[in-house]
Amino acid sequence: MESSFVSPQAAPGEALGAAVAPTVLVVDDERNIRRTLDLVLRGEGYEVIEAESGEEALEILANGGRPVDLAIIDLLLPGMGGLELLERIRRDEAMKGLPVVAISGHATVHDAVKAIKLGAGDFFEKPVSRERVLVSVKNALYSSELARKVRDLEAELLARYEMIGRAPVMQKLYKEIDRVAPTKASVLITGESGTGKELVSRAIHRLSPRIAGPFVKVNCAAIPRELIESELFGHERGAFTGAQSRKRGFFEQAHGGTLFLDEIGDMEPSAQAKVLRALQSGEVGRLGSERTLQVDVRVLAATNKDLSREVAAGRFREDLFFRLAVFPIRVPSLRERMEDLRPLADAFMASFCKENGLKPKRIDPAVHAALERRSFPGNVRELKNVIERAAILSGDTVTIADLPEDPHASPFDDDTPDAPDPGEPTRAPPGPLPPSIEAIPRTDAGRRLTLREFRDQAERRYIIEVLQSLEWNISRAAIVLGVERTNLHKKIRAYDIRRG
Ligand SMILES: Nc1ncnc2c1ncn2[C@@H]1O[C@H](COP(=O)(O)OP(=O)(O)OP(=O)(O)O)[C@@H](O)[C@H]1O
Repeated sequence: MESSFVSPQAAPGEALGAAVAPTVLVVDDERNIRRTLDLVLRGEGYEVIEAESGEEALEILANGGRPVDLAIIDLLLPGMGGLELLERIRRDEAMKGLPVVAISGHATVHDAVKAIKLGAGDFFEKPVSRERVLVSVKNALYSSELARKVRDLEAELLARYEMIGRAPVMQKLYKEIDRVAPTKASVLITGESGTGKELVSRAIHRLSPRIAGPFVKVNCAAIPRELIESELFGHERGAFTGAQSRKRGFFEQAHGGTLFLDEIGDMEPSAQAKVLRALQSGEVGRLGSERTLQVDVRVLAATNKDLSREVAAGRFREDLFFRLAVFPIRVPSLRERMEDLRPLADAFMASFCKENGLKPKRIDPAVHAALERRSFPGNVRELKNVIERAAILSGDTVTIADLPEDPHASPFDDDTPDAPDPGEPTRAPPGPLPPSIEAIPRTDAGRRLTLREFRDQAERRYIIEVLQSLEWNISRAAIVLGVERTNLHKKIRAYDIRRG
């Protein structure tokens, strides 16, 4: 694998912008080879450390007296073999990023492939050629430096936005966040479910002058319609049946900070009117009180609905829409930034293992590739769930077997058409409909149910059953049903399910 992206004429460290000459650890039991490599590398300005065995190499690397920038490892070493040494290096948190070049006199193709799979940047056979060694070492150092830069950049983005992703659509998103955060403008954050809209709202708050103030999140879809106004604006004691004490509303709680209205597209029209008034006047009044309170609140709103369509359909107030959408931000779906899938998956795996006291697990590249073929309608949240499940099921390495089946794969994905079996005579279509057609369920109007209607009815019945058996504990029911709580609330409303 001879790549020419770094000129072998470049001085050591030149491609890296490094001030100090890189140090190469040469691990070979043959003295002659060590000498040759030492001469070639020193002649080009590298520092060289020699080790006769894998054990000695590990000692040098573990002691870290002199930091090593790259190791050249002979695969056929007495005692601990070169492949084992490579494996030990990759398993060790402190050494695993070390670039390695493998060499051998008599290694099999299988060994060479294994070395590359274990992350050796290159493999070549003895006797070693000067040019080959130099190009290989420079390329390996350059790739590892690039990988380090990418990691640094990712860490920088993560520290600033607490979001993972470097795709161009994410860069555009970060720019928009940077622009709008310092202002007091309302922001309407749109995007499919699970894309990170809440993370965007938190980043805007964190990067705004209101950082020391509160960040109050309201899930408009989860609050029962009869409570939304008292939740938003508060109430006085006795304002309505059940109002046993005075309560500050979310607007008041967010004074001096940011109010994040999540799922704004699900807000009731009467609450919409009151929110608009509060935004226009900067005043709120508790239910049951004549008094109004001045509040200094910056409003961010999010929805996965197409709000302009909701406006056109008369379900969302146009004036509120314009008030909220002073600065619209669209969060891209995962499908638009598949290049971010691997770093996202790796980060979710690392943080899940850490949080749960598990040993760090590696994701097999075949798993990354399989995930990249999926469509992820549930976006980053869905990916996170898949990874966390795999983290629980897998051994040290996550393999394809640890992935759940793709619930969104079409049964028609297999593009081999069902060819008729030539050996079998063509069958006549099935006979007349069975007499039990009358048993097929009908609507109240007597019409037979469409598939959609049937599905909705079955879904409604099942939700009621689960809710009843869990004594209406929504969180637990959501887990059993495998949906988000918000989504379950929406369905309860859409199906008009009430606790009987
Ligand atoms: N860019 C990202 N980097 C890291 N984690 C992310 C990213 N985007 C989303 N997530 C994670 O995915 C999950 C869903 O994100 P979030 O709740 O912000 O999405 P949302 O768009 O607000 O979803 P919904 O529309 O369902 O409310 C969270 O666990 C979040 O931490």
